[in-house]
Formats: sequence, structure tokens, C-alpha cells
Amino acid sequence: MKLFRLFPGPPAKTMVIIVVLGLLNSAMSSGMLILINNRMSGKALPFPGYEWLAYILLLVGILLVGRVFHAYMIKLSQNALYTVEVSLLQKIRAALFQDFEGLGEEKVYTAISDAKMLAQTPEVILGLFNAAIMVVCGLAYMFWIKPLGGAALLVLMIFLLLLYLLRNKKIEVELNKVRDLQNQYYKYLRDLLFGFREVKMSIERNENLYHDFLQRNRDQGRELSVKTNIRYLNNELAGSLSWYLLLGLILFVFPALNHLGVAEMNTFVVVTLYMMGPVSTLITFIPFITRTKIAVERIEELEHSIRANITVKQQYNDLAEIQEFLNVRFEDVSFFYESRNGKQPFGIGPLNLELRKGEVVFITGSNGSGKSTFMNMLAGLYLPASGNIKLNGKEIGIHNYPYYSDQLSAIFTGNYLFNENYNQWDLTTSNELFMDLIALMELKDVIKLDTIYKDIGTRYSKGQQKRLAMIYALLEEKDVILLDEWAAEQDPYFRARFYKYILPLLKKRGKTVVAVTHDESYYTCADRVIHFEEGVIVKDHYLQPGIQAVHIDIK
Ligand SMILES: Nc1ncnc2c1ncn2[C@@H]1O[C@H](COP(=O)(O)OP(=O)(O)OP(=O)(O)O)[C@@H](O)[C@H]1O
Repeated sequence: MKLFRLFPGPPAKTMVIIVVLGLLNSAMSSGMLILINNRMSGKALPFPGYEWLAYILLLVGILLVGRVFHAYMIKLSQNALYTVEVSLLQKIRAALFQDFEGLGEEKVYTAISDAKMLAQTPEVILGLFNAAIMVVCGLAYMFWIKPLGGAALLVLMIFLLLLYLLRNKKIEVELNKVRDLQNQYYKYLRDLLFGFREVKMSIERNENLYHDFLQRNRDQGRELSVKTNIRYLNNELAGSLSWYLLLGLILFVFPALNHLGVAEMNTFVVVTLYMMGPVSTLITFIPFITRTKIAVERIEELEHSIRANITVKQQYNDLAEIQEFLNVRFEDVSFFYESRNGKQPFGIGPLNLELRKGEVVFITGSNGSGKSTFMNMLAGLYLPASGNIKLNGKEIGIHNYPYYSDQLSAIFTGNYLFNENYNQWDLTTSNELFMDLIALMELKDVIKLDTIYKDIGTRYSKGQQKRLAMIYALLEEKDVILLDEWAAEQDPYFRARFYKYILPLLKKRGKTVVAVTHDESYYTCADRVIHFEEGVIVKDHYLQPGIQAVHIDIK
């Protein structure tokens, strides 16, 4: 069964424990049933005078086995949740960036909540097994007492059960509609919460979002929920009434047909009441199977849609040996995004270029020309569809991409600042490099050293966050730094400082800088300008120091 692949430990061992515990529990529950029934009907047991002791022993036994049963179940469920969650996180962290990008964060969140749902599986299977044994025992007991009565009861039970399930199936279809409405509701709610500032800026947008989407959705949700829940209630009531139908059969029909005596009638009633709980457990299992199937499929789909076969940390990788960056070469490299709606996807290449140690290279080009796509390739985040990338002459294959990326620092547009110091940098005044970088980025009066990782989003402005990102990138002390429109959020003063002071300083310190920029007036600050249009390099040239603005040929 696919499901067991997601759980820890050998399935056989788990099954044996479930079977043993289930049998023990059922044997004792059945013993209790027989004991109560015999006491009620005045039948003698093989140990006259000690029925009370048997009763106490059975009670203690049921309690103890139940305790072990449930403790085992809790452990099994938590282990299952842990295994599924950890394996998902492992796969996600090792996933190729381009696969992750295509996935979307909602799918990850859904898979994690699916994992939580799957964690209930051991509990449900255990309960189901137990319930099945109890129902079989109850029915067998009735067959043993009166075969015909038992058979009649079984047939009626199956009929009522099928009726219940049929009605429930219809309700489930409606419940799916409620769920769809709920998903849409979250989408609109997300727009309200994340776009709150924009919502406040337009009365029309505010009114329409509320009346035409949020409120209308909630109206439909309320209407459908009331209808569905009442249907559900009716079915549940019909389900409970079914038991009274069965009891009616035992209390009135069977005696009228002279089929059951009083003692047998009592036994039938007790057994029927005893089976009520286990039968409902069996019924709830059916929708659970459907939900589990969907959850397993969704998790598997996620696993298949990400190529998670790259081991992040390997025992040995030849790129890890590289001490100094010399050059990176693109040889006939191309890349294409996935095609959507049958449209021709955007692609770049074939690209042929070499970036050398100590160069300050600007990547320029109009919007959508492929600059960021190129930067993602250069960073080792997008794998080429064809061609080769070589670092210091060593070819980068799928197995050593993480080591290639690890040689570079990068600040992307919409750069993310982490909540924790995952690199475990020394962020105290005793770290000279750190203090030097704070001064370089002119953040002395802004950074509170003890709270640097707290409230990043609110404490620092966008421009300050970029400067902080630069500090972290330079703390990595890598030879190459990639910047995607880093200066876009900086004020004119700091922008000039970046191009005219910080970049030359980085070059002096031996860094190789590749920066995407639209700041035409600073193009002269580069050693080399590479211009993109429609995914290809249309101009790649070196500048002489001190020469005026670069002339760019636009196709
Ligand atoms: N994840 C993606 N999936 C599909 N297409 C994408 C994706 N990201 C970008 N594109 C497309 O690739 C093209 C190039 O995008 P890219 O971000 O590389 O341009 P850019 O030169 O950096 O533009 P800008 O100057 O606006 O930042 C665009 O047409 C864009 O629609």
C-alpha cells in the first residue's frame, strides 16, 4: 500500500502490533459482552460466584490494553507526522530552484497540512481494525444464538448502511463546493490583507472587493453550508434511527414471528447496542480513505514535480576544493521557461561569454530582456537547457550545482532577509569586518546590534534593508558578488557612493562584481558592459578607464 511508504518502520512489524493489540482488546470486550449478557439473562458461567472478579479483571485488562493501544497510537501518529514533514522539508531544501519556482508556496503549505492529515492514519487504521473485530464478534455471537435472526439483522444492517453511504456521497459533493468557496474566500482575504494599503487608496476597489467578492462569497458560503449541514444532520438522524429500526425488528418482529425468546431477545439487544460504536467507526473510515488517497496523491505529485535528487552536502565535491575564483565560462548556454497555455516560452541564449576575476561587469537591457534570467543562471539557480557552464575550467554538472552557487554571493531584486543568523556570523563589535561593513554602508546609527535580526521588515526602510543585505553578502567573503538592481532603492547620494566608491573598493579588495543596472549615468563605473535584448547578448564590451558614457546599440 502506497500509504505505508510514508510511514516509519517496517509495515510488517506495525501490522503485527496492531493485530495483537486489536485482538486482545476485542477478545476482552467480547468477554465483557458475554459476561454482562449472561448476568442479565441469569445464565451460569463456568466460575460461579466469581463473576464480579471476572468483571473487575476484564475492566482492568480493557483499561490497560486500551492505554497501551492509545500510547502506541500516539507514538505512531507523531512518528508518521515527523517522517512525512521531515522528508518533505528535506526534498524542498534540495529542490532545484526552477522546480521550486514553478511549484508555488501554496502547494508546499497544502502538502504540510496533508501530512498532518496522514498522521491520523495509524489511529484510524487501529480503530478500524478494532471495530471490525468487534462487529464480527457481535455478529458471530448473534449467529451462534439464532442463525436466521442474525442473518436477517445482517441483511438489514447492510441495506441501511448502503443507504446512509449513498446519501453521504451526495453530501460530499456539496461539501466540495463549500470547500471551493472557502478557497476563493482565502484568495480574496489575502488581497484584502496583503493589499490593504492599495485597498485604502481607492473607494471603488474597496467597495467592489468587499461587496462583489468577499461578502458575495460569504453569502453563498452561508447558504450552501446551511443546506449541506441540514442534509448532513438529516442523514445522521436517519443513521441513528436505523439503529432503532434494528432494535424494533428484534423487539417486535422477531418475537411476533416466534423466532426469539426473551433471553435471546435480550442478547440481541445488548449485542446491537454494543455494535453501535464500532459500526460508526467503520462508516467514518470510508470518507477517510478518499481524503487519504487525495493527500497521498498530492504529496506524491509535489515530490515528483521537484527534482530533489541533488544532495546539498556531499562527502566530496571537486568544486569544494576551489580556493580562488578565476573565471566562469558560458559555452552555448541556453535556458527556457516552461511553456504555459501552449505559448512559446521565453528563453535566453545561446550565450557565449567569459567573466574574469576582478572584473566589474554591468548587465544592461530593457525590461524583460532576460537580465534576471541570466543572473539566475549565473548564480547556478537555473540549469541550462543546453550548453555548459565552467568554473575555473571545471564543468558544472547537476551534481555539483550547490557547490557552484556556494562560491558566489548574490543579492536579488526583492531580496529576502532571514529572521535568524543561519550563517552564524559574529555580529558583535569585536568583528572588525562587520564593523567596517556597517561603516561602509553608513548604517552605524541605524543598526541596533542586539536586535539586528528582529523586526527587519518594519525597523529598516527598503533602502536600508538592501544595505543590510550587502553587509551579509560581504560577510560571506566570497570572491564573486552578483547584484540585481541593488541600487534601485538607494537615494541619489548613496547611489553615487555605491557606484563611485563602494564598487571600486570591492574591486580593490579583489572581488568580481556582476551587477544588473538601469542607471545609465553610471555605466562608466564598470569595466565591462554586457547588453541584453530578447534573451541574447547584443553588445559586450570593455570600457577604457576615464572614458565618457557608454554608447549602447539597441536593436
Ligand atoms: N518564472 C518565470 N516563468 C516564466 N516566464 C518568466 C519567469 N520569469 C520571467 N519570465 C519571463 O522572462 C522574460 C525575461 O524576464 P527577466 O526577469 O529575465 O527580465 P529582466 O531583463 O530582468 O527585466 P527587468 O528589467 O524588468 O527586471 C520576461 O518576458 C518574463 O515574462
